[in-house]
Parts: sequence; structure tokens; C-alpha cells
Amino acid sequence: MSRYIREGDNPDLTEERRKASFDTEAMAELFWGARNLMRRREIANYVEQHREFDDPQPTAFMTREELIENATRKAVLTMEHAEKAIDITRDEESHYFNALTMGIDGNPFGLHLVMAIPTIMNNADEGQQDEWLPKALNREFIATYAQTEMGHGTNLKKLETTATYDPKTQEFILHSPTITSTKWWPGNLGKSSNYSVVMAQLYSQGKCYGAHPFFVQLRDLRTHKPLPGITVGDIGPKFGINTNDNGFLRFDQVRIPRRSMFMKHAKILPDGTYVPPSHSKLNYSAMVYVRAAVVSLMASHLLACSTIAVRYSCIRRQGEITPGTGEVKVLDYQTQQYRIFPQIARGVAFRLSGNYIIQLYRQTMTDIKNGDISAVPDLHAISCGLKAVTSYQGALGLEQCRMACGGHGYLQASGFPLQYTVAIGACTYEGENMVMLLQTARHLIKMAKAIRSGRPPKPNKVIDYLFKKGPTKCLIDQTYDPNYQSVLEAFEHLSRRVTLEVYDRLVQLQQQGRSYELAWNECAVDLCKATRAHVRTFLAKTFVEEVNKIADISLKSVFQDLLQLYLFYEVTECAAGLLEDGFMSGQQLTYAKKNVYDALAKIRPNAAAIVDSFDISDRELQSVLGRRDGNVYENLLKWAQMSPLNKHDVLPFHHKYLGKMMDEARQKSKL
Ligand SMILES: CCCCCCCCCCCCCCCCC/C=C/C(=O)SCCNC(=O)CCNC(=O)[C@H](O)C(C)(C)COP(=O)(O)OP(=O)(O)OC[C@H]1O[C@@H](n2cnc3c(N)ncnc32)[C@H](O)[C@@H]1OP(=O)(O)O
Ligand SMILES: Cc1cc2nc3c(=O)[nH]c(=O)nc-3n(C[C@H](O)[C@H](O)[C@H](O)COP(=O)(O)OP(=O)(O)OC[C@H]3O[C@@H](n4cnc5c(N)ncnc54)[C@H](O)[C@@H]3O)c2cc1C
Repeated sequence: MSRYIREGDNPDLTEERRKASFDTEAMAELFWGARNLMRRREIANYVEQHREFDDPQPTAFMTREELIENATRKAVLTMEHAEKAIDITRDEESHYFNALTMGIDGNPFGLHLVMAIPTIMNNADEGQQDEWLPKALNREFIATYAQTEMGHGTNLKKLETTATYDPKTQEFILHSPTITSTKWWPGNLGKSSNYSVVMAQLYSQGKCYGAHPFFVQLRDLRTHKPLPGITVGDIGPKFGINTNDNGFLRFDQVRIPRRSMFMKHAKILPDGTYVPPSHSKLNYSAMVYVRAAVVSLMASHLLACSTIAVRYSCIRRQGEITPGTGEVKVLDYQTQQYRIFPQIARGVAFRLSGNYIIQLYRQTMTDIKNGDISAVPDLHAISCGLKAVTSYQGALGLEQCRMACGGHGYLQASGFPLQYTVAIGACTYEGENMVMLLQTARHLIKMAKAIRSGRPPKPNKVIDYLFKKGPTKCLIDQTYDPNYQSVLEAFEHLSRRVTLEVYDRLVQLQQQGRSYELAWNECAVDLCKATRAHVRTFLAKTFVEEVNKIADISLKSVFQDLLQLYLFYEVTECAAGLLEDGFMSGQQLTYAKKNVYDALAKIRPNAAAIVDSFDISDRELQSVLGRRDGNVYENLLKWAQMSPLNKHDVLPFHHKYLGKMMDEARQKSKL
């Protein structure tokens, strides 16, 4: 019996769980890996046993100051408990523990852990690492990553903060020369951090060498007051992540020692001589890390929101399908399945590719340490595209899940506002999505040039298909092929065609006299399409490869249903491109649609068990609609009764305004 079934649960949800064709626990093991699943359970138990991690009230009812104080309290507790609760050397355990204890809306260590420490690890030289890393890991300071300025986020070449080297004192002078040079956005900068990685234009011997990272103390270690010459604060409430004190920062001729510059790659010698790095973008590795991590992060958001939507849709009865047979669970509507199930399938696809890209990141960082930088451009290209596509599709998917939950989906109690507002930040941070799509397109255009000139680069799993000659006509038909060769070939065809077409147009525009840059801008929409097609191909191939590795037949069959849905849903999404050149026929699109509808029907009886197997706890979901026990209605009422507005039957200012107005209106009407 499923470990998710317990006495007192909503019977509709229990009925769903009993219907499953597979063992939920075995599926959870397959999804997370046996060891990880066991550790998740142990960590979750640990947190449940320490009630001090509980929020004093739902965070939706807290003011911003209360939110930040509560997050700070829990962050300190998290650090105190970490060594007892988890193996701190395992990222998976840290991420999970942090998500359970601190939630997803931000915490004072967010940027310290995901950007500052990775920058120290990858950009500090040995001496600097010896000095900074133990203190950073030991929480002797909290650092953030200050790169974006009010005037420039994308175009790093135009950052205005300067770091001018003074050989006489062997110091850099940090300065913010204009309002637009104010650092703006860095997470945890406003109030929590006392150190920061600061990106500034490096000047030495009268020459500018471009943006470089520096490690800068911002606040006094004892009083926590900003150091002389430093102005720092919170940028105010935002669309979401209001638990995070995203900040602003200005420097007024602040002197820092020469060794504050990160010197693993580029260096300034004491006399001011600049030593360039082996690759000009090695200083950007923390950004590459977060871009790669976003893929898994989007998987987590999608799987959480589809868990909420599926569970709620199992207990929500509304309307009849066959008149007179009683109200159905709303999950029985095909439209509901069409809204929610593709989000599950995309979540799974993102999880699988997310694992791949993080491994590639780790391998590339190891290679760099060993002096091999050859994988840097490939990692950059695929991580930019994946970040852009998964964050965008993730955002659309979460919104579908919300809308699938009707009016209650619009409540903060649903958990959707928190998930959505956190997730959509990823469309912007770490490189705005269009900009990221265009970065991948740069790589694709190089590949197109190589194809046209008949000189393929050295073999590479991600782009090899571009150099293949695929079928000239789409081979999708009604026969079942577990390798989905014809669908993958269709995606490859579309990617290859769009890439080559846009390349040819770029060349043609230049032949007509446009500069490369102007031609590029005229082709930008299609360049983005090429990236999307390339990323779709990558996600789809990774999904097929991973499903083919599954040994257990009953679990494999569930994954195959999700894969079928994923692939044919993507075919319908990019149908215009496949039909445009006559590669796919209208009939084949009809087959694809039929495959989507068939997959929805196959997934339907397993849906509740599938989302259970993602093993997302109520503590993580923070959702009344997505509760494991399905007891939504009584808990919605309890939740609303906790609203601070309900502390008073009559609001203290009622008689001052509305009461008075109505009294006066009644008086007048009596006259
Ligand atoms: C429960 C389990 C869940 C698991 C989840 C795991 C959780 C992990 C935690 C993750 C949590 C996430 C928390 C979120 C925190 C968010 C914090 C946000 C931080 C930020 O936003 S920091 C600021 C980010 N800013 C940017 O990204 C700026 C974007 N701009 C740029 O990157 C660049 O300027 C550019 C790419 C647009 C262009 O660069 P530039 O102008 O310098 O260069 P050129 O145009 O001249 O290009 C030259 C060539 O260099 C290549 N290039 C560029 N960048 C790189 C790179 N990084 N690596 C390699 N190569 C690079 C270009 O492509 C050019 O190449 P070409 O050969 O000439 O074509
Ligand atoms: C939640 C959140 C957290 C953040 N955290 C941090 C942090 O910790 N540290 C930090 O340093 N920064 C942080 N940022 C800033 C973030 O990295 C930038 O906002 C982001 O890189 C985009 O830059 P921008 O705001 O200057 O946008 P802009 O570059 O001004 O973009 C505006 C529009 O112009 C378009 N555009 C710009 N350039 C091009 C181009 N070359 N081609 C085509 N279109 C273009 C964009 O696509 C976009 O639509 C954060 C931002 C957010 C929203």
C-alpha cells in the first residue's frame, strides 16, 4: 500500500492512490535514487522533529520585516543544525535541507552559497582561497555577488563601477561615478551581507581591462555598519522574493588591498602590470553555475505545482460529464489533464537534463583546474539555452497549474503565488532570457558555418546531429517505436533547418551590405527560434535516453507514458515549424495530437501516485490545496481564520470611514 495513504485522508484522493498501476515507493526510488530518497526522508524527519523550524504563522500573513526576521532566525538555525542533519559536502542534501528549513522565498545565505562561495572556489588563487574559503564556509562573514548596476545588467562591458589600481599604495580605489553605476539587485546585499564579490572595470597604468571580480568588505564586522565610503541598502518590495533583501550599493573612492582582486585567472602585479586570463570569460563561472542550476530549479517548481494541481483536482468535484451520474473529480476533464499533465512531463524532462548539465558544469570546472578550457564554450552555449527555455516554459506551466485550480488557485493558500513569483525571477536573473537565447544562437551560427563549409568540429554529443543528414520527410506514423526515432528526427530536422536558414539569411544580409551586427539584429527573432529548437532536441533526446535505461517494466511503462506525452506535446507546440517546409503533413500532426490525448488518458489513473512519487512534503509545498491528505476545505477555512484581518470582528478604523459614510447616508435618506 502507498505510504501516502493514511487514515483520515480525503477518500477521493485515497481512491486515486489505490488505482495506481505501480508501486509509488519504487517510483520515488527510481526518481531520486535509493540513497538520495533515504536521505531525503531522514532529513525531512529531522526537520519535523525540530519544531523551531516552523513558521509562527503562515508567511503570507507576515509583513516584510517579519518575513526577513523569520528567515534570518531560521537561517541561523539551519546553519547550527546542518552538521547534525546532513552531509554538508553533498550539494543535494544541502539544497534539500535548506529548502525544508528556509523555504524558497529567499534567505540571508542565498547568494553566499550559490554565487559567492562558487566564485571563491573557481576564481580565487590558492592564497586567496586559503584565506577566504574556510571563513566563508565557517560563516564568519556573509557575502553576496554584486554585478548588476542600475544602468547595466546585460551588457557587462558597460558596467561603470571602477577599480583603479594605485601602485604607490598597492591598492585599488573602488568608485561609483554616476547614479547609474549604483549596484542594484544583488540578493542579500541590502541588510544581511557584510562582504561582496563586486564586478568593476579594472584600470591600471591608465588602461581599462574590462570587468573583473573583487572581494570587498562592506560592513564593520562588529557593528555591521557600512564602512566609510560605502552606501548600501534594500531596493524595496518586488514582484516576489520579498524575503530577500536585494540591495543597492555605492562606493565613494573606497580603497581595498591589491589582493582583493580575484587572481586565479587574471592578475595585477604589484607594479600595475596586467596579466590576462587564459579565457576571457572564466570570471563568469558563478553565472554559469546558476544558469545550469536553474534547469533543476525549474523542474522542482513544475513538479511542486503539478503536485498541487493534481491533488486538488482529485478532491475537487464540479459538474457532470455524463448527466445524472454525479459530479466528477475535475481531473476527469480532458482539458484539465491537458493543462496539468504536460507540466509533469516537462518537469521530469527538466530534471533529467538538469542532472546532465550540472555534471557537465562540475566536469568543466575540474577541467579548468587542470588547465583544459576546451569545454567552456560548449557549456556556456547549452547552459544559456537551457536556462532560457526551462525558465520560460516553467513560468507558463506554473500559471497553467494555477489556472487549473480555479478561484482557490488564486489564493496565497494555494502555494502558487510563492512558487510563481520565485520561479519567474529566473527568466530575468543570470542573463535575461532573450539575451541567453542569443548567446546559444552564436554557437549555433558557428556550427552552421562549419556545416556550410563542410568542416565539422570535433564530435560533441549536444551538436553532432546538426551535421547529420536526416530524412527529408517526417516519418511519424501510427506505429509505436520506444526510441521515438521519428519524433527525434523531426526535432533535429527543425533545429537544423531553422539554424541553416537563419545562417543563410545572415550571410545574405551581409552580402547586401549590412554589418554583421545589423544583420544579426534583423535575424534575432529567428535566431531565438533556432535556439529553442536546439534546446527542445536536447531535452527530448535526454528524456528518451534516460527512459531507455529503466529496467523495471511497470515503472518504465509510466515513464513511457510521460515521455509519449512530452514528445508529442512538443510536436504540437512546434507544428508550425514542421509544417512550414512541408516536412510534416497535416495527417502526421493529427497522429501527434492523438498520441497526446492517448497519453493523457493513460496517465490519468496514475496521476496522483505519480506526483506522490516526487516525494514533495507538505512543508515544501506550503499549499492548502496540495496537502498530502487532501483535506482542503476545512483547512482553507482554518487558514483564512488566521488572517490578521480576522483578529477583529470590526476593523479598528471601520467607524472612521465606511461606518461613518453609511451612517451619514442613512441619516440623509431619512431626511
Ligand atoms: C531541491 C533540489 C533543487 C535543486 C536546485 C538546485 C538549486 C541550486 C541553487 C540555485 C538557486 C538559484 C538562486 C537564484 C539566485 C539568483 C541570483 C542572481 C544573480 C544574478 O543575476 S548575477 C548577474 C547576472 N548577470 C548576467 O547574467 C549578465 C548577462 N550578460 C552576460 O553574461 C554577458 O555580458 C553576455 C553573455 C551577454 C555577453 O558577454 P560580453 O559582452 O562580455 O561578451 P561578448 O558579447 O563580447 O562575447 C564574447 C564571447 O564570450 C562568450 N561568452 C560570454 N559569456 C560567456 C561565459 N560565461 N562563458 C563562456 N563564454 C562566454 C560569448 O558567447 C562570446 O563568444 P563568441 O565565441 O565570440 O561567440
Ligand atoms: C530576482 C532577481 C535577482 C537578481 N539577483 C542579482 C544578484 O544577486 N546579483 C546581480 O548582480 N544581479 C542580480 N539581478 C540582476 C539581473 O541579473 C539582471 O536584471 C539581468 O541580468 C538583466 O539585466 P537588466 O536588468 O539590465 O536588463 P536589460 O539588459 O536592461 O534588459 C531589458 C530588456 O532589453 C533586452 N535586451 C537587452 N540587451 C539585449 C541584447 N543584447 N539583445 C536583445 N535584447 C536585449 C532584454 O531582453 C530585456 O527584454 C537579479 C535580478 C532579479 C530579477
